[in-house]
Amino acid sequence: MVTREILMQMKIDEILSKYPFVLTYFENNKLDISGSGKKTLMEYKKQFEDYELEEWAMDLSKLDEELILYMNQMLEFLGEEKEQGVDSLTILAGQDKSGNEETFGELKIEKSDIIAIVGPTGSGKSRLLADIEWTAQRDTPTKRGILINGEVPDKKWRFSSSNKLVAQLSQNMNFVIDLTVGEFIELHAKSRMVEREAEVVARIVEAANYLAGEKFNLETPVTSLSGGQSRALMIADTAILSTSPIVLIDEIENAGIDRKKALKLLVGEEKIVLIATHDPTLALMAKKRIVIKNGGISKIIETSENEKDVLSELEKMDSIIQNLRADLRGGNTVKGDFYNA
Ligand SMILES: Nc1ncnc2c1ncn2[C@@H]1O[C@H](COP(=O)(O)OP(=O)(O)OP(=O)(O)O)[C@@H](O)[C@H]1O
Repeated sequence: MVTREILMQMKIDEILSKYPFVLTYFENNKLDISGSGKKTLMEYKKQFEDYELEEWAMDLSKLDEELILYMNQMLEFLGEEKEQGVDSLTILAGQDKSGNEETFGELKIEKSDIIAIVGPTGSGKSRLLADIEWTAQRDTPTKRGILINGEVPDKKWRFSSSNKLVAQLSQNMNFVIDLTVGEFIELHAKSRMVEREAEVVARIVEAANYLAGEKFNLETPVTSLSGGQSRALMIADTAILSTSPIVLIDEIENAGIDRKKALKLLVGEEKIVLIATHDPTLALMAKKRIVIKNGGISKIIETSENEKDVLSELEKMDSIIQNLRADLRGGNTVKGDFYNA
């Protein structure tokens, strides 16, 4: 919550950098703050002559109160009022489909960790992601509990639409709206009220192009993006614009996207990433993997040094396949010795 004491000590530049939406307040009230960045609100108010205020029919004595009210309403609207940051997510053991207790006790996952969830089809991988999304409190079929920063999380995480704990990236992302890529990201940026909107939009497109094989730009209609390009756009958007500290991914499809770069991008933004996958490369990219059997977490395996070596071999194979794909797409013929290239 913003108080008068805090606000009065801050210079206008500091206020704007911490609460960018305040700029709209000044603009809406026709208050010119250009060149006043180094002034406190008090100093800013003092610069106006009485006749100016009279001319504008403005009561500056109310400015502080109104601004504080506006800021607190905005913070609540943006869901940042009670934001405390998420440093860890803890999964407390529940039970499998037969009612047998899970034996792992608890699993603590920290910021910037990538955790894979592996197991046969229908074993309960998506269920685990759903438990996290719902911040389960022994109230789902698995009877698991979820803690945030070691504590039972505030119910706001379940119901807040503006400050979601979890961002979900699903396999099928098809756009049906008639917007360009630029307009689409701009809409999202506006709803997040980010500062320097154009810069953020450009950064997202750049990141998305870095992830996707085929390039696109701000003018490309979202409906004409390929599956890989759409996924790349959503991942870049989630990494850069979403405030959700936890990202849940139900498998990133192989085609059309550099998955290693995608995970790096998300983790670079200090998110906790959990990914349900059948893919060995993705599973080994994770720090740990949760093995699900009959609806229960049967093992938690830390990726070993030996497995990391296997991962670099796998990555070489993946890159051979990527190059082959690009060659074939580009109409080239394939050389026999590609494996040693
Ligand atoms: N511990 C559990 N107790 C009761 N039901 C469970 C449990 N775990 C999973 N289930 C249920 O089992 C079904 C299959 O689980 P889920 O869809 O999570 O499997 P999955 O591993 O994601 O499968 P796929 O690989 O095909 O996507 C779901 O209906 C889910 O709710």
